[in-house]
Amino acid sequence: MAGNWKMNMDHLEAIHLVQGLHQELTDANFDYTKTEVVVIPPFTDIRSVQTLVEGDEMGIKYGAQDVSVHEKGAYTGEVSATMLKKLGVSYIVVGHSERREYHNECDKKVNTKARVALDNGMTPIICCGEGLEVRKAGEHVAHVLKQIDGGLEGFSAEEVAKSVIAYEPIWAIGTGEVATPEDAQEVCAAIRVRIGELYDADTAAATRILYGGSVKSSNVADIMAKEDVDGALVGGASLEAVEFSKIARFDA
Ligand SMILES: O=C[C@H](O)COP(=O)(O)O
Repeated sequence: MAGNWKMNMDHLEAIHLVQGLHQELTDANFDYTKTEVVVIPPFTDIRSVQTLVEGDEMGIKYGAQDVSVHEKGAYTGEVSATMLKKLGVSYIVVGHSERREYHNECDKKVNTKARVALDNGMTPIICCGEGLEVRKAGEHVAHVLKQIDGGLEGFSAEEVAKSVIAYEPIWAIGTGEVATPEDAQEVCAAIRVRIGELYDADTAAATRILYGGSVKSSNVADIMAKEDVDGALVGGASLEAVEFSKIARFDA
């Protein structure tokens, strides 16, 4: 269960939120061996989150929302994978629809960023998803599979099995409009089948596939009940400790 904070929460608010989340999960005797809980704050919060999580030996993991394709050097405004690794980051979101839309990130760039994450010992959360027009035209599965083919290009089976895929229909992001559990299952299953075709059945089974798009505590259980949905990438509802802890305890 990953909470993508997007451009919300300064570092002081981040400390408050992570402490609150930890408290809620501890009170509920949360089993981190069963469900991984990941917070994905803005870059400016990561050092504070690291200090807190490591200092209090919390079971919570944390990630970054983006990474540079460059190793180091004159790239003003960029943050490298080695910098993130040094901060104990476990996951890096790549190819979020907001990066694709506002920063013109194409499948090739998403693929390079996922490669950079893997090469530096972190797990990419590779996002894919269709807009409303594509969905209305009934081309959503083909659209997403093209993103998957491009995003995974050049990866070994072992690297794919280590990666996370997040299916996020753009029309359901931040809109309150949730894809039905059946919609989520249809595309997540198609992604798994494609990984099986590109690699093998074991790799397809091992790859974690998340659904994202207006996930809340009230709808998470139905979504998680679907066979090919292994978790959720949560935006707005991850900004509140009680709500996100309920989402993480979807089966409680
Ligand atoms: O990365 C998270 C997704 O974009 C979903 O955001 P949302 O839960 O606010 O719809």
